[in-house]
Amino acid sequence: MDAATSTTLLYGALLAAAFLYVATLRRGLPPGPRGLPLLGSLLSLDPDLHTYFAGLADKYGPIFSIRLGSKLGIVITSPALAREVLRDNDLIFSNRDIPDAARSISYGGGQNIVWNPVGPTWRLLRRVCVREMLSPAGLQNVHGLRRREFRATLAHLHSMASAGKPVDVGAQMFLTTMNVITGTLWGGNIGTESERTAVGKEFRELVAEITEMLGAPNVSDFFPALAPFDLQGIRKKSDALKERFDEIFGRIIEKRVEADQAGADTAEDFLEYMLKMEKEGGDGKAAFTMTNVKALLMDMVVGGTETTSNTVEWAMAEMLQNRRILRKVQEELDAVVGIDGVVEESDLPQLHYLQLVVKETLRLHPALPLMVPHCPSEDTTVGGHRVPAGSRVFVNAWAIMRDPAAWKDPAKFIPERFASQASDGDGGRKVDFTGSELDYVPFGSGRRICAGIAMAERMTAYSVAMLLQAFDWELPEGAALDLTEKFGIVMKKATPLVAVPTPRLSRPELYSA
Ligand code: HEM
Repeated sequence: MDAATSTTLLYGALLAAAFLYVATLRRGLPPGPRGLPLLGSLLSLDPDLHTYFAGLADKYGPIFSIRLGSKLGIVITSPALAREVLRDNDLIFSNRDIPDAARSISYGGGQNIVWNPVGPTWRLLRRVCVREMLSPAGLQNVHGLRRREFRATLAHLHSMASAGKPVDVGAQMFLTTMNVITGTLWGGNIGTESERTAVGKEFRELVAEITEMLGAPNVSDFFPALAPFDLQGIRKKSDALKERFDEIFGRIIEKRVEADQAGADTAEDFLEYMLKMEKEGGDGKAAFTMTNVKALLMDMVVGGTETTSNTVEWAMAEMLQNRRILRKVQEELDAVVGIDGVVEESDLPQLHYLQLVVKETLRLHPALPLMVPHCPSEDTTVGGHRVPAGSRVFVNAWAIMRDPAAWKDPAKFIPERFASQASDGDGGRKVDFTGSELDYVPFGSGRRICAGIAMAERMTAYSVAMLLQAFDWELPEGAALDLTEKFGIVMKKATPLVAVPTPRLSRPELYSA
């Protein structure tokens, strides 16, 4: 055999081995686009991942695989398979594959709730938050704070209305939510009202930058070997954002520690509880450090603000598009509260139709359309297909909640579909936020379900109630309503909702903070 023939044979054998290797790796995987060698489907990736994945699910089925660089993605788009992942194999799928952009802001990954693998630390952190701050009882303790913040928003909106000025609804509700969350976290510790507002504004920019960064495609995630080179500069940006947060948190904590040491009569808020816990060092199974304190503050601020305020913005946008629904909410408010007083949080249980509007908003516009991706800790079978350990599993909540097999007229905004005597839509579907019905999962399901449901539920309903009881809303002259979505780990409206309020309460004094 001459040299040329043996070289050709050698290359042929190597190529065959490579094909065999790839075929072995793919064996048993869910179907999916083949993609290019090395790059996989990266070049055809659409920035609106939720609709792009929904399109691929139409082609390949309710479970498909997609290679993105060296990462394997598995996408779930049916309630039955979501149940297999989030309930039947809950423990295996309860881990996270931390994106490079999240490492810094989660203080290294193992320090907060969202990006922590399941284990003693995650359990302790979740318990601390859910029991002390986010439980119905914990929330009840600070209802006065929410009332104060909502009254301040009401007064501000009234001043905008009196001046005939349009309001950026999402921005305004972000500030309200932020003030409520930070107030719940560390009370009035940061000083004057204007200092509070300044911190709120700064946080809004930071949170928007973080959620945008987490939703953006990152070469470091597709090719982890390249992560140290940070080719898009995302890690650098993430480090800088974390520094800015860290500086604010550090300042607030330092002030509190000093006040505690001076024997001042400090508030019994969540920060105080965490500092006590930090002194004790944990629960015996996991440590609780000052880094955990800051990482939890970050979780609450990043996880709780945009999610809630975007939901309020979507609800208002849908109702401005469907005036009949808006009027029905106002009629209910008028019947329960009237216009001679201001709606209170305690009125919410009687505002049944409003609750349906919130449910329908979360069905059509889930704040986290692909949830937070899950990551199996071992090889598992889902829907008869192999799902390898370490793959990134996306549950497409957005597509599941618009599945025509589960929902009648799925793209239409019909709150009545959830009413007990409904004739429209789904004729009285009963759903709640616990994730027990896998075709309604705005907060996820299983072990990793959202930690802040009780707060989210109250805040969205209270916000919509206040906006509609106290004001009528119109689009500015000549403006058109645009309901286009913009994908991100937290989904936004592509164009902010800007609308002009007109007071509808009986007396101007009712708007005073
Ligand atoms: C309308 C508002 C909200 C929606 C739609 C929402 C939705 C979600 C979803 C879908 C997840 C991921 C579930 C999964 O990975 O399976 C999640 C996780 C989480 N949410 Fe929310 N959320 C909202 C508000 C809040 C609020 C107000 C807080 C706290 C102040 C919060 C704190 C968290 C935390 C800490 C996690 C991580 C849980 C874990 O990994 O164990 N969320 N949320």
